[in-house]
Amino acid sequence: MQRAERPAESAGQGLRAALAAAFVKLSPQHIIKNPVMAVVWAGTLATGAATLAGLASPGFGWAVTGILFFTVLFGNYAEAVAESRGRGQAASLRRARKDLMARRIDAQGHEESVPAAELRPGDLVLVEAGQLVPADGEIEQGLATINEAAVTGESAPVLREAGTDRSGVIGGTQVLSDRIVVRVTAEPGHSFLDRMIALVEGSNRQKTPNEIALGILLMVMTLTFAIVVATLPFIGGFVGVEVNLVLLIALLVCLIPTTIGGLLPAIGIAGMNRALQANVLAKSGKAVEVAGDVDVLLLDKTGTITHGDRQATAFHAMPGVDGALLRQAALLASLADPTPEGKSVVRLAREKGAQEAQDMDPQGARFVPFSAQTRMSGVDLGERVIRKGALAAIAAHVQSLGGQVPAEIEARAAQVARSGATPLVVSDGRQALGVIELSDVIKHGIRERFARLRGMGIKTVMITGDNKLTAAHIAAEAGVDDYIAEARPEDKLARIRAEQAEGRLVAMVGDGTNDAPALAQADIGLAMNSGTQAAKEAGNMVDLDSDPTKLLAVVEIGKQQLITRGALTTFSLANDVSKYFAILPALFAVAIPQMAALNVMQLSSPSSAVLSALIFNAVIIPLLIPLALRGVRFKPASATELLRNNMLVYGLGGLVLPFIAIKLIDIVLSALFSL
Ligand SMILES: Nc1ncnc2c1ncn2[C@@H]1O[C@H](COP(=O)(O)OP(=O)(O)OP(=O)(O)O)[C@@H](O)[C@H]1O
Ligand SMILES: [K+]
Ligand SMILES: [Mg+2]
Repeated sequence: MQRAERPAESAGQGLRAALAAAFVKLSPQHIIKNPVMAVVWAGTLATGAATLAGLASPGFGWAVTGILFFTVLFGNYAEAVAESRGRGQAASLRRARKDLMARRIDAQGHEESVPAAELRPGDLVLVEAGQLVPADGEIEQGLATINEAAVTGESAPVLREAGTDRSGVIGGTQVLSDRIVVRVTAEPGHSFLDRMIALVEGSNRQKTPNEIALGILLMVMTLTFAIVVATLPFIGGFVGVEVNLVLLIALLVCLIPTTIGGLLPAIGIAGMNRALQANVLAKSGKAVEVAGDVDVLLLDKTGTITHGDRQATAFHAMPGVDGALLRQAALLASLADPTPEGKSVVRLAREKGAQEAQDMDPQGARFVPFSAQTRMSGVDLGERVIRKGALAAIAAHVQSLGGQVPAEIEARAAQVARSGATPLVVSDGRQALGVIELSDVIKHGIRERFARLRGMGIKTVMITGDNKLTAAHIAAEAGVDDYIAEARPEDKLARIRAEQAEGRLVAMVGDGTNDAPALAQADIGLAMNSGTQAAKEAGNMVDLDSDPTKLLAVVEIGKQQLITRGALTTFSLANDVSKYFAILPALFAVAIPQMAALNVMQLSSPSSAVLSALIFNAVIIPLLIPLALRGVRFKPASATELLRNNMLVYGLGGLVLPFIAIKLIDIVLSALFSL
């Protein structure tokens, strides 16, 4: 499948804009949101003032001031770069949101041309091949192929059809064939695209609980170090050493967690962007991150594990029942059934020679639509009651009319089900006539994906309205861990609640209106973009590609975000410890010669030591921006394993790297400036 590139700004343009944004973010209202950086910014101003007041030599004072300023700027820049990526995507989305004219149809069926901005939920609009869909909605009549590239970046046409779980259309997408009547579902200004734009621009980015907790921890650490450093002059007073203000601020900045403080916002934004690159629209960053901790995944069968295009492939008439009679009844029961199942029954019955009966009077016919509750559909022709549906449903129905489903039918239905197909039993009055075989195909590669989920410790549960035997067959073939059959929508909801009550985090993938309650209840509700509006509203993520196994990608992105934040935090804190040992001997070396014993790094001079540590402290932020944006490399593994590896790499690396880097910077500085 060809993925049409979403137009984005050129890289150079984006980086220049990010640099400008980094300066704008120096404003007090913005910087205060990042307490660690706010302290560095205040320190910058203080060292500047101290140098002006002659408290430090101008060369050293201004050098420290300059380095501190760049530290703040680099932190802002990291956030701005992450944001600018989203902005490029927002710009291309905005191009898709055009001022369109809509062909609105009134109650009398008259058509009038109105601006799309005037459309209200409930309005009916006509869209024909070549035209753009003027607003978000659901197809009320007809079916069409649609090009959604403007929204999804995916240029392959998709089929959308009234009365199915694939009836949703998005404003701004183009109808390629046929003609549809769409019922508008979105208020002007609150369309799918509007919300996407707001999200990627980060205007309503909410911090995730983990991010908030870490933010508080960093703030407390900063405060603690500030208090410790503030007491140093008094301690110095006791031992007769005067500690310089500029040096104190330099020490403070080295100690407080500036690296993670500067990169934290970028990590959060990057997670959202990565989700969007995977064509998943998360309603919040929290949703993405929670996905990293999912324990159980519920999926429905039809359309999720299988292609969902269940086709009638055979009629099995009961002994003593004429095959033509069965096909005739099946045809009548399906004529007004808009589901893919219903249509395929009509097609197969006609292929096999069934015709609408002469005695069929459309006036006297009352069609009974399929529902997931009743699990059957059919038609009442005067006194004649024809139904087709799940075996259990038809058995109950026939029994209520005083009949009995014969054992042969049960056996045949079981046989069909054991092969993985879905049996529909057809009844005319109190007599069961036979079985329709509906075949569906399991999606390619789904087994491997479930295996991968299992590798990450996630349990998969298939939950289907279909019968036990079919469910068991498909479950085994697809490789899910568990399944629930004959589930009604409320059963899906109950299962999610039960899992949650046991303290598990539950993800649900679905597309139908009857999945909506479950999607809303689940911690992660991933709705298919092709699905109904209700499903999309209820979930907290929408997959633009309508690929149920996309949850795998979402889980990986969430895990990666958690791991990246953890790794960079570890690295940052380990770094600060090392910087402390580099800079502390320098502070007291002159006054207390014994401190020289601590001067393991043998830096060329106290000022060079301080400047080297500060320079390292500043440049490590931009150096880590690519890692913060891309995320730490991630392989499916258990949480403890990942933790151990990261502690080793980022903890140990964070401890060792500063000693080497600061020593190198010191050598260069002393050579250049003979410090
Ligand atoms: N158009 C229809 N007319 C009559 N019966 C149907 C029709 N479509 C499905 N059924 C029967 O109702 C059952 C339940 O259908 P439902 O759509 O709720 O679940 P499902 O599609 O089988 O599974 P899933 O929940 O995984 O999508 C089906 O297994 C089938 O026996
Ligand atoms: K620091
Ligand atoms: Mg279904």
